[in-house]
Amino acid sequence: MDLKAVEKLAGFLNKEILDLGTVDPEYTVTRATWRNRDKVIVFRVKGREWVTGYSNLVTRRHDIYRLFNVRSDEELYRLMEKALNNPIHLEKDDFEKYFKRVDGLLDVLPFIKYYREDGGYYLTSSVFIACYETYCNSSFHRVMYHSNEKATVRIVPRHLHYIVGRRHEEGGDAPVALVLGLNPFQELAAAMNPPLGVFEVGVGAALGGGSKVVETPLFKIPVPADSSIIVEGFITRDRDREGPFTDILMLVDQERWEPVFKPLAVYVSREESPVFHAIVPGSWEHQFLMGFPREPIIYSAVKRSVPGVKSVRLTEGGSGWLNAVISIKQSSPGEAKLAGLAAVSAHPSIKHIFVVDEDIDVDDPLMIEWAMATRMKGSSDIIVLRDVKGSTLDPRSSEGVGDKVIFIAVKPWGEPWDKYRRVGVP
Ligand SMILES: C/C(=C\C(=O)O)CCOP(=O)(O)O
Ligand SMILES: [Mn+2]
Repeated sequence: MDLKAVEKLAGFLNKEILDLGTVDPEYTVTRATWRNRDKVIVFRVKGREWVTGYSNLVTRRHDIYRLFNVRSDEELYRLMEKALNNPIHLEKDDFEKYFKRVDGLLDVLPFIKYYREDGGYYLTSSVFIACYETYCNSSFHRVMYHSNEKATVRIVPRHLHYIVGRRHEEGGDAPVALVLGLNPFQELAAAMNPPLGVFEVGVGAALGGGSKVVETPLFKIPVPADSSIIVEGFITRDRDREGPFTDILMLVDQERWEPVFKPLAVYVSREESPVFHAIVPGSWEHQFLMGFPREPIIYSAVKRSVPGVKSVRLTEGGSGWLNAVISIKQSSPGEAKLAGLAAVSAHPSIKHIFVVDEDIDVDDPLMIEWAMATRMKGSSDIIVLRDVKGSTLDPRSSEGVGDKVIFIAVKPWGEPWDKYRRVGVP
């Protein structure tokens, strides 16, 4: 993407742009982003002025509704489910037409130090595209700078982890393309985690993110043609320190021994002013980009067994990642528990699920608490699933294995509504 595209999107979302000018790579962007939720922040990092950074493009649910021109959750979830199930065929174009190689490797990239507790300088919107056998994958992975020729990558045990593992088992390093400056539709798709084999770039194209791709010169990896920066390189079998780093929970994610990324070549868009996305860890944008794409996946999983599902929220209180609220219109006994179990398998990182009736506003924490206060019976409505794979970020888990809890806060099946309906103010 380029600055003109960011300005156009900001205008479309009726957002003012706050230009910070040229800033130090430490903390300035973090402060400005947290202090200006409803302004799009743009800036250039001292010494990396050739590229413009931006943050706070999508910070509220209505920004997403506007981006997709929808008026309800159901409309949005159906649109995203349709894109997931019908990825668009990608059209290949000429790499040279869109990108040029530049001198230098990681030293030319805009690494930022977001928080004092972080172990180093990071790229937080880095999407890795990797291919294996007959399929390709696109997913977000943060990158910590070590030197011009070395970085470490946090690779949670999902699709890229699987592909890299196969390559390493075959005795080689894994060829990848690190991509920055994807458009918002391709970013959302890269966070959606469809079944392995479904190429997220095709989903992003179906969401409206454009179907034109170019193949990288060394590894022929398909990358969206409107990206800003591409780094071809290897995820090697070497490991080194990654972290500590502030995560989506606004906790310090522990230091780990993660794979080393070895860059080979950097290519930059021929657009006049390429941009990169500075996703400030823990910010609203981080929650929307990482958490929100899981909502339609939870919604369609619940809908398969509970036709009356109405809304799903990964709540801001759960940092958009660990806590889900699901509202349903019950049509048979036991559905609320089934909805909770369906959510567990749809979003494996989930920790707590609150199932409420369709009269409860999923965006009102007080109403959710009221439903728990008036419709739950602790001895039968709290289901604890012990020692299940969950989020590696959960401090109460051991490397992601922890407890999940389903809270059934619905009117008991068969009992009259009169007993549970909240009285309206006359
Ligand atoms: C490293 C991650 C997020 C962050 O840094 O905020 C992804 C964690 O994925 P889990 O499946 O929750 O372990
Ligand atoms: Mn995938």
